[in-house]
Amino acid sequence: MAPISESDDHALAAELATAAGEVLLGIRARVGHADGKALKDAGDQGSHEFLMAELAARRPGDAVLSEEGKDDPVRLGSDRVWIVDPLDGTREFSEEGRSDWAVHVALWERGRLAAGAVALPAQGRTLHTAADPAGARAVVTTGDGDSPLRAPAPEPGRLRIAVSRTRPPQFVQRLAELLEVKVELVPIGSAGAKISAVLLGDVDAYVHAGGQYEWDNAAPVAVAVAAGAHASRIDGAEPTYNQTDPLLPDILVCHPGSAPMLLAGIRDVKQDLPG
Ligand SMILES: Nc1ncnc2c1ncn2[C@@H]1O[C@H](COP(=O)(O)O)[C@@H](OP(=O)(O)O)[C@H]1O
Ligand SMILES: [Mg+2]
Repeated sequence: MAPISESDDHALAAELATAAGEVLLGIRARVGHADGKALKDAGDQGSHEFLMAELAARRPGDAVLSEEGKDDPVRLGSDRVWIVDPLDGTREFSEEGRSDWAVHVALWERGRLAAGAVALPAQGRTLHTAADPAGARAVVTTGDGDSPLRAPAPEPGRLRIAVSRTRPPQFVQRLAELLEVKVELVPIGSAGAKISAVLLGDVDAYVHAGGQYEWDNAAPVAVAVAAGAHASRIDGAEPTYNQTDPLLPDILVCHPGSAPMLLAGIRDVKQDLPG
């Protein structure tokens, strides 16, 4: 990646997420898959330490909220907070051959997400926000360069919904039956990999409920919004970040044209079945 201007937070997010991904690929190659726990721990820690050191050097005045760090309350009085998940999809990272794991780097600034990057190291690409006169745009960077990223519309009559492999929402099967389109549930690891799959057109929506934290969805939501996607809580509310309690348990990302149908369907199934 080209050297960046010190003031370009979009480029810094992309650079750091991509570089942390390279750290993780190195750890995966060195530690191997024989001891899954050792690999997960090495990945979480190695990527966290890399990102903390880089952010301290490159943005010394900013606060950081990392899944792997001790939560420092100083972030609650800070204008700028980097919200990072050094390794999202830790389980999938430890499984040989899987590419559904990610590095998330987001910047929250005075009440809103200002930049974000989701690196998919085993897929060789990073989805990220980029500076634009009309606000942020979204870009996917690969070894071949940059391409613009816009959330595609689903094919009429069908909807592929990405869900957690291990903790799908309780209501999602009922939702699939209730919607008046042909629904396919697609289990994928990592919130970042699932939201990237929506933006790349591999699936049409991501529905999650039952538990998640700000670091799991801040960077993917920043990219999704810049790519023109709908991103909200499952009741339609805007997700808010840098809260005292970083629990952010549910999220919906899809093409804006699918949002009314999905929000209405979720509302209907949740009346019968909480969770
Ligand atoms: N019910 C739940 N409670 C807490 N965290 C959850 C959760 N369901 C998913 N997550 C977190 O959301 C991320 C994506 O999950 P999944 O792959 O199941 O979709 C994972 O992050 P980590 O891998 O960083 O721990 C996972 O821990
Ligand atoms: Mg995570």
